Parts: sequence; structure tokens; C-alpha cells
Amino acid sequence: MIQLLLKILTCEEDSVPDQTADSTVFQSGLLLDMKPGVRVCVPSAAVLGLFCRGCLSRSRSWPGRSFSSTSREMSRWNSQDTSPPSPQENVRVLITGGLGQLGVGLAQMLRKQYGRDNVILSDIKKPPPHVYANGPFVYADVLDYKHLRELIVNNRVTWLVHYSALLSAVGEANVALARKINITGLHNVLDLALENCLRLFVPSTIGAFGPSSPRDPAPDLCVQRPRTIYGVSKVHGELMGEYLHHKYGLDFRCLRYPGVISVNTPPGGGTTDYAVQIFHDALSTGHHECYLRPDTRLPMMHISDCHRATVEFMQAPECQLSLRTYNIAAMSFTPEEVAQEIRKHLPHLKVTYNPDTVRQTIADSWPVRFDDTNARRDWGWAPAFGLEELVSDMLRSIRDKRTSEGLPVS
Ligand SMILES: NC(=O)c1ccc[n+]([C@@H]2O[C@H](COP(=O)([O-])OP(=O)(O)OC[C@H]3O[C@@H](n4cnc5c(N)ncnc54)[C@H](O)[C@@H]3O)[C@@H](O)[C@H]2O)c1
Ligand SMILES: C[C@@H](O)[C@H](N)C(=O)O
Repeated sequence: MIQLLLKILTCEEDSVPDQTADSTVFQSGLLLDMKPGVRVCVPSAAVLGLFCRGCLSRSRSWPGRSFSSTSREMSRWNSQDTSPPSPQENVRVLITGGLGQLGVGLAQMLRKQYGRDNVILSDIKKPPPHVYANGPFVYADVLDYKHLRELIVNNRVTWLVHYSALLSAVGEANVALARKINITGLHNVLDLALENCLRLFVPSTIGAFGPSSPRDPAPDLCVQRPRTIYGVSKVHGELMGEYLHHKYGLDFRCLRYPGVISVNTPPGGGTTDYAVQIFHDALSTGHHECYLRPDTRLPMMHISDCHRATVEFMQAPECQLSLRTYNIAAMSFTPEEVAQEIRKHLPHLKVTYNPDTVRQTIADSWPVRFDDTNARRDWGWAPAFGLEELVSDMLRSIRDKRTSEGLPVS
């Protein structure tokens, strides 16, 4: 036992204890006896060979009996299956809200690494044919706890990427629904992750900051008083995840994404959506009407950087993480600056400005720049796309897409 303790304290990656061979686990320096057949929330790290001090020392107090135990049976804790998970056990990912702007591309990247059938996309919408053809897809409503649990158990899911949400602008248009999906849905996912020892990724956003936060740059840790239901739900997610991590050892991981810019799937009703639409307009009509003022600066990121950050962060060993929620940054620009860069390729682009009060007010409360020093230091985050590369890539991709669809290119 002393040897085991020493191994854990030195963060050795091979120090995966066999929970069944020795029914004793640590709690705050104490040793707790556990009943045979009861598992603590360590296997998700053990599965990956990433066991380290941080994980185990936080993981001995399992929540099974007290956390949500009245309405939700804790099947895993009562399980008869006492065999420890094999280190070779596959990573099996479930992505909720996977048919939005970000899910399909992330699934593609994960499938390259973990195999087509080990990454399951889910949503409440009907998938387009190419998505359905490219790997497993299941219907999953994050408000339906029992069905979500069935999916996780039946598919032996080990990682959960929780993308379902209403974004900032649509959230303000339907606060009650945003509260349901973004907060109740999140609680379901947190409970299930804890119950099934999942590694859980929940994205946060620049929208988790507000007018009283430092805006240039916004650091990881500072005042967060967002003024949107979207932002409030994201801060709630950050705090709940971190709380469950510290209290019960949940392997919660969260990145605050900037506005994400992509070609294939349209954005879902956020404040940064103009930065996608402007490229499509530039190549179709040559005219973009912007709902933000020309000088509104916001942090932005190319979708491939966003996906790569997510995968790299999910793969990072626990002992490298000094935080559970990190800012990630790539570039910051204003509508006028991105228009200028597009005009280097398409000089005829015309942009007019017709600020929309709701989105302008939201944008004015968000950071203009992100400080991502901690992500760079802890797990080696580095973006590949700056503004120049982003603009060239977006124009090339949209041009190719329009051409292959037989659409005119301006
Ligand atoms: N896209 C960005 O710029 C950006 C930036 C920061 C953070 N994020 C976060 O990343 C995540 C994914 O963003 P996105 O842009 O793909 O969002 P999106 O709005 O494009 O997609 C969200 C998806 O959630 C689904 N959904 C809605 N209600 C659901 C329910 N009850 N059950 C299951 N699914 C449901 C929708 O059908 C939709 O496909 C979100 O949590 C968002 O807050 C996105
Ligand atoms: C920034 C991000 O969270 C989303 N694109 C929004 O604008 O709401």
C-alpha cells in the first residue's frame, strides 16, 4: 500500500490500482474501505493510461449514494461487473448536439484517431445523408436523462462531448428554452458523466464574461458577470464541472471558445455569426450587411484550430492540467478589419453597417481579446490560423463548394 501511495504521489502513469484487488481507496489522506464491486470514478483516466496524482487523490469520494440517488439509480455503482477496465479499452465518444456548427467536424477528427464506429454523433435533428453515411448517428435529447443513460451504457461510452446549447442571440430570444437546454441539459450530462466515470468536455465561450470583466485581454480567472442567459448558463457549467471535479473526481474539461468560423455548417444563432456570413456574401452577392458596428473587436478562431484544441485538450494527461477551464485564443478582429483582408482577394466587396441592438449590446460586453497563456503553458496549445490564413482558407473552401454545387462565384 505504501508503494502504491508513493507511485500515485509521483504521478506515475503506470500506477493504475486494481480497484477490485484492493478494496481500499484514499480520501483526503485517509484510507476508506469500500465494498467489493463498488467502483470509484477513476477508470476514465485509467482507461487512457493517464492515471496521476491529481486524478486519484480527488477521486475517492464517490457520489453514488448521495448525488441524485433518489430519482436516478446509480447503476454503475451497483454493478455486478467488478473487473477493472482494461488499459486497452477503446475510447468511445458520444457527442451531444452534434449536428450544429461544430459537431460533425469534431467527429471527423476524432474518428481519424479512434475509429469510425467509436465516435457517435447525436442530436434531435435529422442528419443530412453524408453525415449519416459517415459514422454512427443516434437521436438524443439532452433533456431525456433515461434515454441518454441508455445510450451511454449500451455503447460503453467513455468520453462525452456536450455540444447541445442555445447560443447567445437565440438564447436571448427564448430565455426559458435556453435555460432548459443549457442548464437542465447540462445537469443531466454532469450526472451521467459522474455516474459512468466519463471524461466530460463542455465548451464555454467568450460569452462567459461580461462588462465588468477585464476585456483586453480577459484572463482565465477574473470577474465573470455575463448579461446573457447563454453566458450565465456557461459560467454555471464551468463552476458545476469544477465543483464536481474537486469534490468527486469528475474528469471535467472545458475550453472557452472564441467565435468559431467555418464553411460547411452554418452557425446556430450567435453574436459572432457575421464573421461566417461575410465570406458567403463576398462570394455570392458581393455585399454584406453587418449587424455589428465596424469597430466591434471580438476573439475568433478557425474551426480546425477549435477542433484540434478540443482533441489535444481531451488527450492531455490530467497531471498537466492546472485548471479545468481554459481560454483558447487565435486572433481578434473587427468587421472592418476582416472586410479589408477579404478585399485583398475580392476588391469589390461592399459592407454596410446596420447594428442590431441585441447583438451589439452583447458584443460590447464581451472580451476583445483572450489571454490563453495557461493553455499554451500547460498542454501546449498553439493556433495554426491567423487572420490572413483564415481569410484565404475560407474563400478557397467556399469557392470550391459553390463551384461543386454549380453555384455562381462573384
Ligand atoms: N460556434 C461557436 O462560435 C461557439 C463558440 C463558443 C462556444 N460554443 C459552444 O460550442 C457548442 C457547440 O456550438 P455550435 O456552434 O455547434 O452550436 P449550434 O447551435 O450550431 O448547435 C447546437 C446543437 O444542439 C442541438 N440541440 C438543441 N436542443 C437540443 C436538445 N434538447 N438535445 C440535444 N441537442 C439539442 C441543436 O439541434 C444543434 O444542432 C455549444 O455549447 C456552444 O455554446 C460555440
Ligand atoms: C461566441 C460563441 O459563444 C457563439 N458564436 C455566440 O456568438 O454566441
